Amino acid sequence: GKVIKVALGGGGNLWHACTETTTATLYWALLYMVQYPDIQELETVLEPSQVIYYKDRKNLPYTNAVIHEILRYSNITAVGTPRQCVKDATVLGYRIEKGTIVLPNLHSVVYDPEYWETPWKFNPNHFLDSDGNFVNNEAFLPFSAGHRVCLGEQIARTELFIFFANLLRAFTFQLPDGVKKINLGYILGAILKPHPYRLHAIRR
Ligand code: HEM
Repeated sequence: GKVIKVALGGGGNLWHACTETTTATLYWALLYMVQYPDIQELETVLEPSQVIYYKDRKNLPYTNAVIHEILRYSNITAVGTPRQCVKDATVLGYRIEKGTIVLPNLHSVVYDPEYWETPWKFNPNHFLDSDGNFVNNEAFLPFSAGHRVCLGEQIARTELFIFFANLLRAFTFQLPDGVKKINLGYILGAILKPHPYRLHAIRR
């Protein structure tokens, strides 16, 4: 009985870690595309009829940069999984007693003005050099880092790229008639989600 209970408990968390995160990121993604319509005209390297695969990110540096910026700017995992300190420790001069609960503050990293040119602005250039090549940034840590880094990072990256690139290749997104304002505020939970919204998907 005990083993099954533990497995189910873990499964519930796993289900959330694996589905809610990617879904919320895609919700943010489409919302930003409506907010910044110019960005919707991504690259035109691929034929509209061509299906986009994960390997195509190499040929689509701008699209790849936009997805990275969506992950950074939406900050869905503002706070990582809590840790408990197993022994007395000193970190950067701060004393942390055994038993202390420590929360990784990922928010502080993805908006750190020392690492990002315009931390509070949606700006895909954060991930592009002057020639338009994709460049990573060491403060890009939405999946956290270290021993408990997101186990699904590769799946999440693959899913996000394939879904986002194929959606943008097939459709343009607009606010429904009569809707003028976009609510970019978040709903605070285990992750930061956008408020429910509607939009029009128009076939390209
Ligand atoms: C946009 C998508 C995602 C983001 C931003 C994200 C982010 C994170 C973060 C910040 C953590 C905590 C790491 C830490 O505290 O150091 C985490 C843990 C985890 N994530 Fe994700 N995640 C995403 C998608 C996924 C997916 C798709 C899966 C499953 C296929 C997944 C599975 C997990 C698991 C199992 C853990 C716990 C790892 C551990 O504690 O050892 N995640 N994720």
